[in-house]
Amino acid sequence: MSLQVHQLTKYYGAQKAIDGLSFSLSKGEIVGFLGPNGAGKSTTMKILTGYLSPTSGSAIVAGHDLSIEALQAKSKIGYLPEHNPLYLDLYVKEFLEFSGKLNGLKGDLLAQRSLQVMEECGLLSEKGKKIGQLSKGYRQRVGLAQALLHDPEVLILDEPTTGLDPNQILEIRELIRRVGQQKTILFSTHILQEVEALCDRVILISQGRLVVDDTLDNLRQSGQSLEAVFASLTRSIET
Ligand SMILES: Nc1ncnc2c1ncn2[C@@H]1O[C@H](COP(=O)(O)OP(=O)(O)OP(=O)(O)O)[C@@H](O)[C@H]1O
Repeated sequence: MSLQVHQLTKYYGAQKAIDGLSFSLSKGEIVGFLGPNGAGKSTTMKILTGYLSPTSGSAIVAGHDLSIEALQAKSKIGYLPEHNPLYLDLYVKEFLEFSGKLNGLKGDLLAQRSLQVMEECGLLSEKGKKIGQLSKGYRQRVGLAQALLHDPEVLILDEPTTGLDPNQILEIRELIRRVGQQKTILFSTHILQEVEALCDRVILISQGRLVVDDTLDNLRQSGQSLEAVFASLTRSIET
């Protein structure tokens, strides 16, 4: 297993954001992480990437428990946050080298990895530009390149196509599909067609609880569209 989540719970003060969430991802899977606004997707993703600590429960990344072997676990995970924090005044190459150093890369390996991810993410033509001069689609590519830099086993992508135009969405989707041939990916989105285009499996949460963990094929066998399944399962929980 690349990722195992067991009974994860998170409170913000008195507010329960995640409630006993358990699921796992096998190596090489691309899994869509769905749920209505406020369901707890970003919170879960922040915990899985070590940005937040859970109130209780555990997360194991590539065999390393995040609460016990945090550094090893984090070295196996790449993260594209919902609001991709980029330094607009840095050149693409400069930013990647800066991010790489934060991840412990240096010297020839850093230079080599920076070049590799720029190539993988279609950024070579933009490497001489400052991030502030790039389109949103290219900024997302920079975010993905940063997430891939240390060659992690697992990628966590929080709404990677939000705010992009239809062409950029297709390009980023294609990039995720390509990268997904080598990685385990958990990505959140509100675009259900995106899930159908990229995933075999869906994890759906509502009010911090797991509602569905199933393959798209099984869900389709109910004869309903993914939209209808999503609406019926999340509305019945919320009412
Ligand atoms: N820093 C915080 N302090 C207090 N409450 C928070 C904080 N961050 C999130 N929450 C609350 O926790 C719950 C889960 O939020 P979260 O952002 O994880 O949901 P989400 O599924 O990612 O939503 P969206 O689809 O809108 O991005 C919400 O009720 C939210 O208001």
